[in-house]
Amino acid sequence: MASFDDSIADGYSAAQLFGQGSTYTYDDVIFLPGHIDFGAHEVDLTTNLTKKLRLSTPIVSSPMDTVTEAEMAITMAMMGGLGFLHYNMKLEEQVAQAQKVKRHVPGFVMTPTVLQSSNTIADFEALKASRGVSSVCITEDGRVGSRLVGIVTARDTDFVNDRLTQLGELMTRDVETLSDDVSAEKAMEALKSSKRKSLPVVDSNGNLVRLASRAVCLEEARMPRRGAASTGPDGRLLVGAAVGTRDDDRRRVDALVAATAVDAVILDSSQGDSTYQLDMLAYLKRAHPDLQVVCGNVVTSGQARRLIQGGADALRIGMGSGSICTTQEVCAVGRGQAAAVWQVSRLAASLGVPTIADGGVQNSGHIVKALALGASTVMCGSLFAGTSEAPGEYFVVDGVRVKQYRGMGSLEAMAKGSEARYHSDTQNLKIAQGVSGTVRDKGSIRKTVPFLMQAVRQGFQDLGSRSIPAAHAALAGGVMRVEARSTAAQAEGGIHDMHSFNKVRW
Ligand SMILES: NC(=O)C1=CN([C@@H]2O[C@H](COP(=O)(O)OP(=O)(O)OC[C@H]3O[C@@H](n4cnc5c(N)ncnc54)[C@H](O)[C@@H]3O)[C@@H](O)[C@H]2O)C=CC1
Ligand SMILES: O=c1[nH]c(=O)c2[nH+]cn([C@@H]3O[C@H](COP(=O)(O)O)[C@@H](O)[C@H]3O)c2[nH]1
Ligand SMILES: [K+]
Repeated sequence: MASFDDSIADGYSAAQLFGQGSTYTYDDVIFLPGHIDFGAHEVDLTTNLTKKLRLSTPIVSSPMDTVTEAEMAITMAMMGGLGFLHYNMKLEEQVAQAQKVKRHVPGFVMTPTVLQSSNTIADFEALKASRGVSSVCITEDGRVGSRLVGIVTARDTDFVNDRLTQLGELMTRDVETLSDDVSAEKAMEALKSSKRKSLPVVDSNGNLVRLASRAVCLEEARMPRRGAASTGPDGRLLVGAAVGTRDDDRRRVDALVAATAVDAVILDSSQGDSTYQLDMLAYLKRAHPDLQVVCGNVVTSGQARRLIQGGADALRIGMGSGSICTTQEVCAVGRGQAAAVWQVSRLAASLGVPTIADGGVQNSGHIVKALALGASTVMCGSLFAGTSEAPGEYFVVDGVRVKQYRGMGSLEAMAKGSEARYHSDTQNLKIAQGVSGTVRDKGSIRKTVPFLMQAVRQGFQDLGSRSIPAAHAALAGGVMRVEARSTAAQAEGGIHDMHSFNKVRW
């Protein structure tokens, strides 16, 4: 029997792989398995988004106008991740969106359907048809926040022939309510014992503040298990916002901070290593020392070092890797995302700064690779575009239900609001660095995120890493082994030689 030559190791360390002159992205790289001595359910995905912010789920949504507004940010935080609001909107709108996230109380309907006593049965029926509600709260001025005077359900209106009858004549005035310190659990118990479909929550002055709803509770109970919600010390959901590096953007952050509406800001740029960003960072650290500032984007250790020295609390990595990005094609600058994540995270880790792998994430395997290569979280645009929480309405193209998804550097997105960022000082020649199109209806992220995270846990189990820091240590110590995949190996790793198949992910 020939003796085994130990000097030929399995695979390579990351330093060996990435030090060879090629730039690699996620699909080029494959990890070799480690040893399993724990269950996938034991994998702990808790991580740092920034120096000070911790998340139970290592995934955040991108600040793009077809991805993250309040509804996405609320749901991301409830899943244990976080959403960054885009800034293709006026300062006041961005503050209002952030406040909406901050006011959200999980487990309740925050904007219940409301009418006034003077509205008619016809108004109620129009709302039933358009919003699918079965009851409405009646308040003094027809808005949430004013005094609750009654409630109307179909049972009150079914047998009344005159559709112009005012709701004030029919409504139930003696309404069973909950006080505004009620927890979601207590509200659920109250719904069970009262057998009602919903119970209004009122403040000490009797003003309507939100609604406890049986449908919301049942939906919560049906959704897959998820990480602990991302909340601050005051119990409110965590949220971030993107801003630019112009003078106006200083006022934008001042307003967001004055409204205590955000926990972190992203300085949103394709090339973060600029005096513009360093000046903005210096201003923010001076004016708002408690605010967490994410800088970027970067793909090299040199860019990263300058921003960390300037005080960055996290770095966002990726240039041209996004699904809608044309930066590498237009500007010839960028880097393969796996190489960028590894090199920037290596430098950032040595200085105690977490990193966000941004762009190019198409599946759970890419998330495992980004985290194992050194990132603390991943940022996704395409993966969350087309979900029910993404902004915009669904429409049908060639029989397929889709939503719009577009790059923030696409001509359309620039036309909407980001023009100021693209004007060169002397000319106004706009160059697109992104495209605009559609993506399929992907359902709710309340399902996608827990399933993705379960797949990531299984990936970590295969690697033999119980946590993100453990994977980082194994990579840095050369214990975690990697190889580049040839084109044939990539084809082999995908589905092949099938006549037909149905790819159901979960
Ligand atoms: N991650 C990626 O690969 C890419 C992302 N994008 C996204 O597109 C959007 C726009 O990105 P960018 O064009 O990089 O935005 P940007 O705002 O950083 O840059 C736009 C232009 O304004 C200039 N500029 C910025 N601050 C300035 C100041 N204070 N004074 C004078 N000039 C200033 C920049 O140098 C640049 O020429 C962002 O949402 C970004 O995330 C765009 C391209 C690539
Ligand atoms: O070159 C670009 N032109 C653009 O117009 C553009 N818009 C967004 N981004 C970046 O892409 C990321 C989202 O990428 P994914 O869809 O792959 O998740 C985002 O998080 C951004 O980093 C852009 N890059
Ligand atoms: K791209």
